[in-house]
Amino acid sequence: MDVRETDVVVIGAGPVGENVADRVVRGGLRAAIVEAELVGGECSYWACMPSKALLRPGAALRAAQRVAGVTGGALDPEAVLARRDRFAAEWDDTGQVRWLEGAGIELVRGRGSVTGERRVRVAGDDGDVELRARHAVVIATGSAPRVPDVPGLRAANPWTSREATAAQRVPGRLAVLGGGVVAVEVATVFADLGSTVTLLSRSPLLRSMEPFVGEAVRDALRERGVEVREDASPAEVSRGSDGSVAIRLADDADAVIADELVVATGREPRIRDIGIDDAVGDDDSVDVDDTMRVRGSEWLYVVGDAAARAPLTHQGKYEARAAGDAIVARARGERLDGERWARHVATADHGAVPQVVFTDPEAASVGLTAAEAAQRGLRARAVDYDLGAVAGAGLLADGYAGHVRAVVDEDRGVLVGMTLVGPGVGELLHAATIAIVGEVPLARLWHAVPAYPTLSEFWLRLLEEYGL
Ligand SMILES: Cc1cc2nc3c(=O)[nH]c(=O)nc-3n(C[C@H](O)[C@H](O)[C@H](O)COP(=O)(O)OP(=O)(O)OC[C@H]3O[C@@H](n4cnc5c(N)ncnc54)[C@H](O)[C@@H]3O)c2cc1C
Ligand SMILES: NC(=O)c1ccc[n+]([C@@H]2O[C@H](COP(=O)([O-])OP(=O)(O)OC[C@H]3O[C@@H](n4cnc5c(N)ncnc54)[C@H](O)[C@@H]3O)[C@@H](O)[C@H]2O)c1
Repeated sequence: MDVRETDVVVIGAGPVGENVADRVVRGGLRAAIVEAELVGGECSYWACMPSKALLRPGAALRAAQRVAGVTGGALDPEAVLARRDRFAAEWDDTGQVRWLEGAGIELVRGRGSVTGERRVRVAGDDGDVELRARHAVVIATGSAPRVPDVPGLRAANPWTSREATAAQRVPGRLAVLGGGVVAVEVATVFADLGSTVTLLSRSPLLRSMEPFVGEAVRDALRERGVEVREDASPAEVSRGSDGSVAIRLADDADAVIADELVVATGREPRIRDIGIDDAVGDDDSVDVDDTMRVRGSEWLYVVGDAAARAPLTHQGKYEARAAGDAIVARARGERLDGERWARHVATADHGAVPQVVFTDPEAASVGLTAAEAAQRGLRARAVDYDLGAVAGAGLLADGYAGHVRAVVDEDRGVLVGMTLVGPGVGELLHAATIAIVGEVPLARLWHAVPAYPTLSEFWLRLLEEYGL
């Protein structure tokens, strides 16, 4: 067997694995990265990029149509799918491989698994390779869709987010199972492209955010003709001889009939069957410290979706930078800067995670909801404001509807959370992230004067509402 030695072996060349490898190479170490499918991972080909490419045309059209004086406009589904194909690089990773080469990272194609201390076996098309890491092995294997155990569901061959984001045709009738981020984004895309969409959720939509978010997204989907059920538990699924799918719900005699069914019921980390079972707990998670190193290990790190701390591309890449820098520091025998907010730790995972849901209206949140702040025992106060009341909102869209909630830690006089819903709010989020991470006192935020007439004037109104 081919045996190769390097400094760091990364399993998984998604956005997170790529970033760890890049960081350690920049730090002067050598790195090999192992990839079983396409370099670039889920995000590039079946998640962030294609889904956002599919969502943008509908959002752009509606943004224009919300301004009096603009007339006409329609989506061309074929052209929308073709644009998406370009954003998914036609599912060809040549560009990403070139990037790896430019960054000085060795690519080893095949399925990797840990076979011993600092050892990885790669099963590739041309035989097995053993990679020996002088310093660290990093697991960046991402996550896979979770398909619930509903009778008949797997046999009905449902779509997951992969088939939905890579779809080459628009189903006439689409059912979507789930009420989280994937479900609402997929429902938005296919409603825009002309499908008759039924969204089957067992609970209110987007439940991890403030309650007003799910309500606004649900109402907007309904306005656009999506049937949204928030009490739907599928009892049985079957695919008929005509190709249609029947979803029988508990407590409902009538089945939902669709041409395709998308299962969007969450994801699970890919941490099984890769030789690290000893590090995986009963709850199917790994216990890592803030440098992303597995507790009790000197050399094993888990990052990104595989670590399941904050399963988002930007947050995984942030973990990757912390882990990469920590690996380099440890390799050089340097003292690690492990204080909260220091360079080698992914502190933001615990209370400053930003997320944008690209529905229409968009939803954006960072930090804690009011309920989470209360659960953490903070003396927190929620401050609400109607985004539509800001002068800039009316200029952006006639009848602009949106809402913002800030969560203030009263003992420290700082922001610990912000949630917005409304057209275009995604681009407003980073100011809130900076305020939270910077722990900027509200009394100082008062002096950050928002330009008139922009939507950002909500900052001033929120502070006034708070009592400043
Ligand atoms: C539909 C959808 C839309 C999304 N949209 C967004 C968004 O807009 N913004 C956002 O921040 N996040 C979004 N996410 C989440 C985002 O896709 C993930 O957080 C991100 O891809 C995680 O990156 P990763 O590198 O950890 O894992 P992945 O991107 O999953 O990459 C892991 C890589 O490891 C490889 N691999 C796995 N096992 C092995 C093995 N044993 N050997 C070799 N290689 C292996 C895989 O083939 C893959 O290439 C979305 C997710 C979905 C499903
Ligand atoms: N814009 C973005 O940032 C973006 C977009 C898409 C996905 N993502 C990420 O991808 C990941 C996966 O998203 P997701 O929407 O699949 O997961 P999720 O955890 O956000 O939502 C899962 C949904 O499925 C429901 N569900 C779970 N088990 C079920 C069952 N047995 N029967 C019926 N319903 C069930 C849950 O109640 C929930 O509504 C998340 O981490 C998400 O943040 C992010």
